[in-house]
Amino acid sequence: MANILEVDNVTKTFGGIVALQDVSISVPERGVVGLIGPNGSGKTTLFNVVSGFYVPDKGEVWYHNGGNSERIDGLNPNEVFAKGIVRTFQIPRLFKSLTVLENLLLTPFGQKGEHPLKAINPETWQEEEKALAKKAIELLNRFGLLEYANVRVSELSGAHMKLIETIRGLMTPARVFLLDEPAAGVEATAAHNLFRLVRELNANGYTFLIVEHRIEVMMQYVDYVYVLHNGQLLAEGKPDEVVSDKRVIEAYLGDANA
Ligand SMILES: Nc1ncnc2c1ncn2[C@@H]1O[C@H](COP(=O)(O)OP(=O)(O)OP(=O)(O)O)[C@@H](O)[C@H]1O
Repeated sequence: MANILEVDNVTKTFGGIVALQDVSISVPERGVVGLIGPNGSGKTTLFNVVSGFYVPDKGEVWYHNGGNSERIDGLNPNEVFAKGIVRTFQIPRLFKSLTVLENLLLTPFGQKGEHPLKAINPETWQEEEKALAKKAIELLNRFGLLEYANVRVSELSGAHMKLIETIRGLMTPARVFLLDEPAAGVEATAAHNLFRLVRELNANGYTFLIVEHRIEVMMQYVDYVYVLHNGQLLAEGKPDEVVSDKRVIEAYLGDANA
């Protein structure tokens, strides 16, 4: 399968800290790719580079969408999002005073109701709003969170906020999802449900790049894994190859002993 996303030799520094050094990774179209590494290894920085939150010091990011290849490093986050690449955050960025359903309905871009001329005709946006509400209800149901639809986000547990953050990403019309630790703090059954849904969406044509510390869960669902360590690519391969790679084990042990 051709690559939909390519990170080529990206370097990103913060003052004296080299967060990423000459990192290259590829995500195949309709792939489910994992990105792991000990704390501080550069995973979030890489997500920030791909999603337009950081401009790399060196290197390029390419998005091959259908027959169209374009360089996306240097675009701002809204521009990257508009191209169909969405990222979720390690710490959920939800509107805490709004309900779960309100948060989900606010997410997708380009809704007809947002356009002043189209908003004049309520029928157009009411129909769209109904379709979005249906999608939100379906997703909440899938995660067993339907009972929270009308609960304010500020009243949710951290684990539920985490799941709502992921569902919010899935509400968008994006084709490529960058999920930052979607299973952090989420109990095992819900974490497996989440990854099963990822595989189901993937079977319907969606691509995923996922950062996750819950390696034991994620490894059962990804096709390929990249391992970062101290800002550099340490290893890559199929999940079973990567988990038995001595360098990877040592990097994690080093982190645990730190
Ligand atoms: N905005 C920033 N300013 C200064 N240093 C930063 C910034 N963002 C990241 N860093 C540094 O870059 C390195 C990589 O951090 P990054 O957050 O990308 O790692 P990570 O693998 O996502 O870690 P974790 O698993 O703990 O989330 C770390 O040393 C971190 O302190």
